[in-house]
Amino acid sequence: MPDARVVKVGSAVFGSDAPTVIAALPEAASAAPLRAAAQAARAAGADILATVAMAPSAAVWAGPSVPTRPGVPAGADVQAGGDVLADAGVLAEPGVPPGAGVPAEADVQAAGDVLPDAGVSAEPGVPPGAGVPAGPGVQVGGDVLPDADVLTGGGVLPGESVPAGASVLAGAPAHGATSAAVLGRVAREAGLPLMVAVSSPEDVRNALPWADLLSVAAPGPELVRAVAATGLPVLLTGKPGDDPSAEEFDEAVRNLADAGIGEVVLGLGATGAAEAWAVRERTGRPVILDLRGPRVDAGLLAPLSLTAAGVGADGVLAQITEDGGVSAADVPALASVLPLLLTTAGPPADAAPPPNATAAPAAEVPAVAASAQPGEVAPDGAGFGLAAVRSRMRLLDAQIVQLVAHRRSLARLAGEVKRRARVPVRDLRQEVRVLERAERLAQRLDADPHTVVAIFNLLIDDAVFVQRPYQASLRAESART
Ligand SMILES: C=C(O[C@@H]1C=C(C(=O)O)C=C[C@H]1O)C(=O)O
Repeated sequence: MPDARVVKVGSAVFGSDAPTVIAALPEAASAAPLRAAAQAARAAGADILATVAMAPSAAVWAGPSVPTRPGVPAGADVQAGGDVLADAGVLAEPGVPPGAGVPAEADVQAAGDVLPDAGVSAEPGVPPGAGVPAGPGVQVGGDVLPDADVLTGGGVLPGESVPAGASVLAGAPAHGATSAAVLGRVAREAGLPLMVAVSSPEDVRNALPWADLLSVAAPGPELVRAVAATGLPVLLTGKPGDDPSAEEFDEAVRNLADAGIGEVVLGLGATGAAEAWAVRERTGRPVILDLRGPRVDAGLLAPLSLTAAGVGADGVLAQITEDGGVSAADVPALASVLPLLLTTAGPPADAAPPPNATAAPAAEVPAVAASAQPGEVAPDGAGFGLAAVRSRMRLLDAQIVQLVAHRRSLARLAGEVKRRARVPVRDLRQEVRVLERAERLAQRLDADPHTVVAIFNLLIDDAVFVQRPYQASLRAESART
């Protein structure tokens, strides 16, 4: 039986050693900013792209044709809503077998929606290809868009200025399908799987050709059935601002399993971060921290994911800005989320070390190592041969590396906070405090103070190093003002 803790979506794996990073794309009026955001997310190491909602205000695709979700061979004859469609390259309904009967290269329409890879689409009832003459540019709600492949929204004027051979999606009924198609194409182009937020069976149908993962917030039975029929993995969250408890999540997971949805990842908001570990333990499912709301710099995705890992989560979902940079409008919201994560993840920088947190693992393992001689049998009967000692050291080394990575992520956040507060990165007095604290702790825990101070000097160098971009942008901003 597959391990329920591990959910694979494309090349992304929830519940593996590395936290999974989901970048929610912003709502955008055209494909260009979505593409920019997707590329920034990819460059920043995102594993999955996500939609915030199914219907951006308008969406235009002006790029090359990209395949829909793997599993449906492009060019196959497919059947949708009773009609058989040739060369559609997409399957509009789950489980519909390929058929025959529609001439190759026909323009196709399925169940009121439009298939994105079709040559030309039309509103329900309009014969394929009709009324869309050649010409430069298409008009959407007052804007003329040259070279558009796909467009949506009210106010589209079929028949006006549409280039020959362009794929045109028009009319309100196609809105959701178009959103999904544009987002899907952006995701395919970026080479990342796509998670689509769905809140109705119609959303599910629209998302299906493109989605690799569906996200649902406290779904009712009808939506659960529609989602189950897709066979896609699911990210389950509570309603916005209302995180379920570990028990409620457990019950919801069982309900989904009863409906046939086995691959489930759970999403907790930032305020529920402290519950991540409990939810994970209780349900046995991967948990991600869903920080949707404030739009963050794509560069914060990785540090946020490590911070999420620090509270026992398997990943993070954050919404990024259109250009991948920090959105000024979202700074207050971001500032309210980050401290929540930081306070949940560990003590504030200046707090006295908690009696157990840092001391426990460090104190425990040297005690074992000190009593271990090759071949010796420990009092509890466990053998402490060299291999066993090395195996424990290996675990400890992995923890140390994790902690080094975690400290680095916090340093990045410190850099971002300093940039906003317009204070310099380097704080020599704080560095002295950090070194003295480490030295005292080393003495108390019977570690070698010289070694510990040397390590901390390296850690501080690393923290200063990763804050360089923030220092640079602070300088650039100061120069501008
Ligand atoms: C992380 C910070 O930035 C720098 C790095 C420090 C560290 O690694 O402990 C301390 C002071 C700063 O020079 C900070 O200000 O806390």
